[in-house]
Amino acid sequence: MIVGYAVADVRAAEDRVRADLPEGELMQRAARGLAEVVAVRAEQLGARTVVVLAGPGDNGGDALWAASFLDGPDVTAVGVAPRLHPEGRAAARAAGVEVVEVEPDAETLPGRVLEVLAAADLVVDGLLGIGGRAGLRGAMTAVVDAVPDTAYLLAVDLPSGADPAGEEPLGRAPAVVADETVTFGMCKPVHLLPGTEAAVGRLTVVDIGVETDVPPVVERLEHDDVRSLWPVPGMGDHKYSRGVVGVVAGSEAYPGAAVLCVTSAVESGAGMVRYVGPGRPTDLVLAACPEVVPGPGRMQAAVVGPGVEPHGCDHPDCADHQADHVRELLGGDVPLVVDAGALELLASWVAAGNRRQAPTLLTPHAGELARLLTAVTGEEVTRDQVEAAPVEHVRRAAAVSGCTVLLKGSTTLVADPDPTVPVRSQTDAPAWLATAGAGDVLAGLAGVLLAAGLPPRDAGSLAALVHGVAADVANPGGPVRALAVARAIPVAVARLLGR
Ligand SMILES: NC(=O)C1=CN([C@@H]2O[C@H](COP(=O)(O)OP(=O)(O)OC[C@H]3O[C@@H](n4cnc5c(N)ncnc54)[C@H](O)[C@@H]3O)[C@@H](O)[C@H]2O)[C@@H](O)CC1
Repeated sequence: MIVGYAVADVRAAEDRVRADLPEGELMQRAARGLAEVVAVRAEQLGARTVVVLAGPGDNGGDALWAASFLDGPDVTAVGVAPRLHPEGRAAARAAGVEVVEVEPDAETLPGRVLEVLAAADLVVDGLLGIGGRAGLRGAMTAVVDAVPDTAYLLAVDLPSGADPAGEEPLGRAPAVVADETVTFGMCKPVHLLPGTEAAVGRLTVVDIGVETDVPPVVERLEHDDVRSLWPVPGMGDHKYSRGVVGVVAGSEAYPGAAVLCVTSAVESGAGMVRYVGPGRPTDLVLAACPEVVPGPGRMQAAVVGPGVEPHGCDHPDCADHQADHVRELLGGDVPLVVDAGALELLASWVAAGNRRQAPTLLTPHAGELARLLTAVTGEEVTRDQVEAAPVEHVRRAAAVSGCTVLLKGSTTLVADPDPTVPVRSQTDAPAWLATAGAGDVLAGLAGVLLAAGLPPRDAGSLAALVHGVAADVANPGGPVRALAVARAIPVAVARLLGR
């Protein structure tokens, strides 16, 4: 698991360690670790010229000290600050590194700066670190703009101009987009949250002996975590002990959602899948998955909502009561995955003052999350607002609904109603997975994990990881349809379990 700590907690942890170390030792550790990574990359890339960009704070100090440790490539430093880190600058100069200084509000860059940047094979961005506000200004922007596209851009601690807290999304103001980021001791939210992580590139963590016992604010499951979380059956297990999943999905108008959700649940290894729905989807479900038992019965968890029309199906042949089945389950004590059409039913139910006591995972996309928040709080929330601040909104939805909320997107976020519990942020899916029906498959997968007894936060984040890997297994590097993702789940799980 990768974890990210709040910037204030990182600073407190660094301060505690620094107090017991000789002056400057912690920065030396960071700079030596940074210089080692730069040297390895320079060698791998055949980079002969390295330019180090240094800003006014300790991030610039790290970069200047690292410049002093580099031997091999031809190194130049460009400082953009009223005053550079004094010891760092002195060390770089003493090591023979040319340090060119630029006034932060200079309107044009000195010719020498343009010249060295134009020739750079590798650029180390030490303009701003965790003390930086989002967005580059003045000469910093000009310097970053002058970095050639061909240069490998390696950021120190975080890409300059990105919000260290990961809240302010990229794109509103200039920021470095790095090929790689070398961070120290602990990851920060900027490295893991959807607003900023696109600028981080490859993430390398250098150990500088800083640790903390405070809980992180963000977590990310890695492939290695699957072995400890996935419900692998034992010799004594039978279909009921493994978990029975009910699926209330599909309608006469949208039967395909039922097929996708049920196929996913069957492929994910449910002990048994019960399907509840009207005639046509039932026939299609049974034709696709003869393992399915039609009709209601005892279940350890249920998936409700894919292809369900919250106000009833207006298809002429429809005599289904899917919305009534959903309402009944909302009021009961079976753990639920609430998706698609059932989200609207849940929102009205919550707005009427009800709260679920059993584990519940809501799986909206940004538009559904906006409608859920609007319905539950009475304040208009738009899809654009959710997309601009996804962490804030997913947390709010969890708080007001009392349910765990999984916000679907290129980064999947999973928030617990308790605000002290770290948000999970998963980026396992190829962009090809943005296709109709993928959400139905995710819901089926999460339902199986909930039925096996996983808490909703684990069920949601593990389902997101496996869903992404299954898409890749189905067709590495190319287009993928939702049904192929569902069918690839068994192989994806086996690979992740290392079997
Ligand atoms: N705290 C520690 O013990 C350690 C810190 N380290 C490094 O120190 C960094 C943090 O250092 P600082 O706290 O000095 O912070 P920064 O190096 O991020 O710089 C903060 C300075 O930049 C200015 N600034 C902020 N936003 C700006 C913007 N958008 N445009 C222009 N100027 C801006 C501020 O006025 C301030 O002077 C870390 O990211 C890391 O690289 C490492 O040396 C490891 C140890």
